[in-house]
Amino acid sequence: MRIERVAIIGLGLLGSSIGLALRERAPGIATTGFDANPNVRAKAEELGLVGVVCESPAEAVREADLVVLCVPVGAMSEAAAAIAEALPARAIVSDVGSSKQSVARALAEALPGRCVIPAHPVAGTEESGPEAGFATLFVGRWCILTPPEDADPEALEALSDFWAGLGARVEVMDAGHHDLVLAVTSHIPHLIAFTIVGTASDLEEVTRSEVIKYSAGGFRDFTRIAASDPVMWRDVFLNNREAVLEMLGRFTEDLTALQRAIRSGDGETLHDLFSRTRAIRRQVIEQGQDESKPDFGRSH
Ligand SMILES: NC(=O)c1ccc[n+]([C@@H]2O[C@H](COP(=O)([O-])OP(=O)(O)OC[C@H]3O[C@@H](n4cnc5c(N)ncnc54)[C@H](O)[C@@H]3O)[C@@H](O)[C@H]2O)c1
Ligand SMILES: O=C(O)C(=O)C[C@]1(C(=O)O)C=C[C@@H](O)C=C1
Repeated sequence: MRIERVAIIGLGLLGSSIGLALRERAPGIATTGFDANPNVRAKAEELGLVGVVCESPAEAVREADLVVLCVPVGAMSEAAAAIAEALPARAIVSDVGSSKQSVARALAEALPGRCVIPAHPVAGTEESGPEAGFATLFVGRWCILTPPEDADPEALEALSDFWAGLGARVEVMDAGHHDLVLAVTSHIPHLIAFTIVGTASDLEEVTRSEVIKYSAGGFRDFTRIAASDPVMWRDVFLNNREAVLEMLGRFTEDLTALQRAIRSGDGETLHDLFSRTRAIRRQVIEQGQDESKPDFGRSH
């Protein structure tokens, strides 16, 4: 199965990055795109994010071999329903949503009997919109595919090759497992960043200008994450609710233990934990997991 025509629905950070990466790395693949926001469509046209910017989702997918839904996870169902009638019988439908179980359910429901293989490129930034995309976003990053048990092996291979062609390292995983892993490695870190930045800005004894002025080091990193798109993250937490609550329970217990250690002056507990976490950071660096984070991989 060869993928020669790709339709991208949603031309924000992820959709535009796929368009640009295809333009650069696979110029033989014809691309079409659609976004519900007319201003985004106009910008996509201006930036040449896809070969043809279409005026309807149906027009975009009519000849596609692969459709990639790049909309917030809460909009997947609506986006899938909007392509159902025009979708060619042979087409693979995939997505880039940050949570997978609820998206898999929504796509299967909106597109019964069609070839649906959900995916999640674990690559992004705190920015959003069509101007935020860049062609190297996926290089060296993982793309996790969560195919249903009865997925067509040829379609799975074609989708896997597609992501490898964009520079990603591809892994296949069960959707439920994906949601638990990403809850702890991505979703809760974002929740912590949203919380700490919110807490700091709500403090009565510290002025907002002081928070901004003295936001060095660690807090500054948190502000980057906390600047992420509100719609995207609202939808992630509403759609990965169970896994996030499960991991949040464990996190809260660990935080309480640390609180106790600080209160009782238990330096050993603090030192042990900080030593373990320092070792994990070293492993992350050794495995090259950090290289294409924004400060490294981006030209802007
Ligand atoms: N931003 C990240 O770091 C990141 C990383 C990996 C995956 N994701 C996932 O990728 C998806 C897109 O995120 P993004 O960062 O590109 O967001 P974005 O806000 O930059 O782009 C989303 C686009 O989808 C459009 N849209 C919304 N509903 C639509 C619909 N029904 N039909 C057509 N277009 C519609 C919006 O107008 C917007 O332009 C989300 O599901 C998100 O969870 C994001
Ligand atoms: O680097 C960032 O800014 C990101 O938040 C990217 C990040 C992540 O948590 O790593 C965010 C959400 C995704 O679904 C995938 C990647």
